[in-house]
Amino acid sequence: MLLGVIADDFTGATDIAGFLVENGMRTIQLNGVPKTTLDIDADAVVISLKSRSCPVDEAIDTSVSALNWLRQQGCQQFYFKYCSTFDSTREGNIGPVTDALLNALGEDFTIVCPALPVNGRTVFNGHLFVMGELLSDSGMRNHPVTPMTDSSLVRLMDNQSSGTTGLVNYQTIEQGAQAVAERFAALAREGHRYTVLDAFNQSHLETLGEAVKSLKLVTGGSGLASGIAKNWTEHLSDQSSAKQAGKPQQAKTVVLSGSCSIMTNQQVANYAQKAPHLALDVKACLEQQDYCESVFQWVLENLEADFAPMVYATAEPEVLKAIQAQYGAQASSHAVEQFFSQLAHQLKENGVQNFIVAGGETSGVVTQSLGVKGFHIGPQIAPGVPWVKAIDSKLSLALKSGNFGDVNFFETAQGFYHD
Ligand SMILES: Nc1ncnc2c1ncn2[C@@H]1O[C@H](COP(=O)(O)OP(=O)(O)O)[C@@H](O)[C@H]1O
Ligand SMILES: O=C(O)[C@@H](O)C(=O)COP(=O)(O)O
Repeated sequence: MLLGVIADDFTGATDIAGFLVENGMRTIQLNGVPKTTLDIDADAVVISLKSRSCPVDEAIDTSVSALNWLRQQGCQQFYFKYCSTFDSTREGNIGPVTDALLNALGEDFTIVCPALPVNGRTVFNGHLFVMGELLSDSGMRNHPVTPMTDSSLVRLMDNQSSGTTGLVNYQTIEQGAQAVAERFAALAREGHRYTVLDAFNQSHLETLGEAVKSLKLVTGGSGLASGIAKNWTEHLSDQSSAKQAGKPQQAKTVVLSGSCSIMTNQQVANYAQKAPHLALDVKACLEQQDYCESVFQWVLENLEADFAPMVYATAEPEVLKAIQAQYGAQASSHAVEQFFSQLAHQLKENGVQNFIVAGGETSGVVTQSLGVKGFHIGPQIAPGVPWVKAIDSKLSLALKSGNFGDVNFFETAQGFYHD
């Protein structure tokens, strides 16, 4: 095993796993830290945690136990994967987890690299942009759990970590990997514990991948994965098999959408023009015991349509606000998550094999209720969203981050099936 990745949520984990496979690394994703050592034949292992917005101590504990497990498997480099929009609060969890991982490894320097230019996340002079807008001007400023109101990565990291943060700007990066490595050494000598990396195109990420070769720990979004994978090329065996193991089969499929992002709203509206669709009644989720059973029956009746039936909680901001005002934000989102968890389980028991899921938290609860322990990674439907196939059953899942994919995503995903 060459590379061990600790991802702070489920869609983030499949995101980076997809890029590793795309770049020739045979990759396995495990849901949570395994209780024992496993006999894994892969170049990289990604452990998905639900540590993005849990209490800081819990995030540190699960991340360090993931690190310890990966070390026991013989991993040589470690990658702490967080969101390309740096989703975190002043308390964490990115800073405290980075500190804990550095301490556990006995290291004193690492990088902060959320850039993912292929999905419009760029870093310029240490400021994070989302589709050309400063992070603090983007939709992320209204995120219900981790609102991002500052775009300076240096300041964000300084505020939530124990050390200080430097910057490697794009002028240095454009001088090549050697110049970047020299800048790391200079920043470490000045006493910095982390450095933010500029990157606004793929060429920057390739240079950075080479420059971080000798760092035991790297941290960032999934963008850097392609550059890092290239460092291992000479150690990789059968690269052609990398994507085969995770291909989805033609089978009964359902689309479950629990994200309210701008992009998911567009995807749901588009797909509803072609496929059977049912909008979730949040009041019924909260108050009606047999509601899930009636939606389950509706899905069964629509499984033979040309496009898979879609059940969605996805709502425009005003509608969501009204629901939250009436029932409470926590109670309503919890009820929606429980609903999807129960529905997914019932559908699996009744022969549905392929699940296309929109939303990070939603993907987490659905994956857990399906009882999947880990995944083989298949082909990418859109940048950062691969098909994944359970290692211990026939289930295939597409776990879509709220913001990812284009407007045709749900339809495109079903075009990947083979017999
Ligand atoms: N109509 C709705 N009313 C209340 N909560 C909702 C509704 N639709 C979705 N939610 C909740 O919003 C949250 C969306 O988060 P998530 O699934 O992570 O999506 P994203 O990836 O866009 O952040 C989930 O907890 C979900 O249950
Ligand atoms: O880095 C990213 O943007 C994604 O991999 C990711 O972490 C998405 O999180 P959600 O938007 O909560 O699905």
